[in-house]
Parts: sequence; C-alpha cells; structure tokens
Amino acid sequence: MTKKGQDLKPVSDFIPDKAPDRFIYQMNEDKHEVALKTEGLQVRYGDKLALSEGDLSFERYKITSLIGASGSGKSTFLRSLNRMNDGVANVSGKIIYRDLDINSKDIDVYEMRRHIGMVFQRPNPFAKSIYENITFPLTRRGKYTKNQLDEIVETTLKQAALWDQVKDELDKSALALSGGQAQRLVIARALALKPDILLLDEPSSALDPISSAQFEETLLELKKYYTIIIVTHNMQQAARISDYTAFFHQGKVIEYDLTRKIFTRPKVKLTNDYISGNFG
Ligand SMILES: Nc1ncnc2c1ncn2[C@@H]1O[C@H](COP(=O)(O)OP(=O)(O)OP(=O)(O)O)[C@@H](O)[C@H]1O
Repeated sequence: MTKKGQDLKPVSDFIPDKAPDRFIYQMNEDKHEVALKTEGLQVRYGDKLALSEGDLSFERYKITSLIGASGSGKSTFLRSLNRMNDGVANVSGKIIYRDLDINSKDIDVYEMRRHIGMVFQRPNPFAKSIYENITFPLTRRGKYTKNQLDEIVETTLKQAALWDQVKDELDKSALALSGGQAQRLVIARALALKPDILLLDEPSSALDPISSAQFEETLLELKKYYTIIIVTHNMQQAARISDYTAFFHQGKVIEYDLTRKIFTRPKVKLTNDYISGNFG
C-alpha cells in the first residue's frame, strides 16, 4: 500500500474495503480487529520528552477518545499517527498499519495520509466552492470524470450529513458556511480520499452545542465505515460517543479501556480524579 513507488488503488467507491489485511489483537479477552497500533512510541520536541509511554491498539470501526489535561500529550500522540509531527518533533517507535510500520523512512507519507486522514480543531475549508473543496485534493492527483466527481461530492456530503443543507448551492463559497457546516465539509473532504482511519483533534470545540450534538451523531454514523480516533476535552462527549477511552497524563497513557469502564470503574486513581474533576 504505502511504500514509495507502489500505486494506490483507484478511488472507485466510497465505502472503505472491509479490511483486506486483518489484524487480530487480543483485547479484553475477546478477539478484535486492530486498525492501527503503536509500539514503543516516544515523541521529543528538542530535548523535551512530550510522549514517553503511548502504546495503544485501536479497534477497527470503533471510536476511541483520547482524554487528559492540557499538555498531557494527546495531540502530540494523535498528530504522530499520520506523521503530522514530521519536521516538528522526533518521533521514535513503530506505528503499525496493515502490517507496515508507517513511521519508517521508506513510507510515502503523502499517500499514507490518504488512508489515515486528519481533521483539525478549527474547520479550515479552502477559499473555493463547496464542490471544489471536496474535488480539489482529488483532481490534483488523479483524473476523474465529471460524473465521478459529482458522485463523490454527493456521497461524502451525505456521509458527513451536510448534503441536504447544501445540495442546491454547491457552487457557493465554502467560507460562507457556518462553523458546524464547515466542520462537516472538512470531514467530507477527508472522506473523499477514502481513508480507513480518521484522526480528529478536538473537532467540535469551536461548535455551538446544537452543532456539536449533530456532529456527534455524524461520528456515530461514520464509525460504521471508519475507525475514528478523537482528542476531546469534553468528558460527556467522550462518554457518549466513544467505545474506548485512553487517559493521558504527563506524556503517558495511564489507563486505556472500554469507555464505560473508564467512566464508571477506572482502575487508576488518577483517572478517577480526572474524570470526576478532582484534578490538581
Ligand atoms: N510544537 C511544539 N514544540 C514544542 N513543544 C511542544 C509542541 N507541541 C506541543 N509541545 C509540548 O508537548 C507537551 C504536550 O503537548 P500536547 O499539545 O500534545 O498536549 P495536549 O494534551 O494535546 O494539550 P491540549 O489539550 O492543551 O491541546 C506540552 O508540554 C507542550 O508544551
């Protein structure tokens, strides 16, 4: 898949393949399929060790929340997963995706990011039409007919629950969308690259409560087809939408378990203190 020089499969349909390469990983005594896992991951900004222990396995078609206080290393971890820290930090250790260590030098990072997409805290639509926001990244790299592009735009906007609101104004500037709509558009743009995994860094922190609730519903729909890893400061959000939760503290994963266990019976006192607001 992502080794340099090998071709990507054409973006022909918009439901990711049902995991052609399967990982089976022992998690909570049952067998679960792992979409991505880290081994011995450490991240340094200069001399500063920002992530020292962060070995996690992410189950396919589930939502995993990364929680923890400000500065605990959540974003550092998340950004490392699709090499957004390249050139910014020194990331050592392995990130295993479909049997490949995607943290190794011979990986085509640009291509890998088609499989592991990222959406940031603030929606960042291009100063282009709604339609072009989705098609631009595709047409830059490949050839598509107008019909194919139309289909991609419709499918991804439907998946991101934005189609009904914008279908009659696809030529309108994306900059005129509301914050919630713009965040959905950015999700649609990420989906157009047909990723397996979506990394979301506090994606709803800039949204009002109604848009945020709609956004959560969208994520619950999307996990039928995508593996989602989300950094959130919102404990209720983590409890509502995620299957698994990892609690970060001072650059370490302190506890990682099913969300309902983390929020009802955490094993570590620090986790309990954090989720109950007695942190300090
Ligand atoms: N680009 C950078 N250069 C240097 N240090 C950084 C950089 N980015 C993050 N750090 C440091 O790494 C540590 C972890 O930061 P990180 O942003 O990963 O935490 P976080 O848990 O995501 O915090 P927040 O919830 O506030 O976003 C912090 O001490 C932070 O100051």
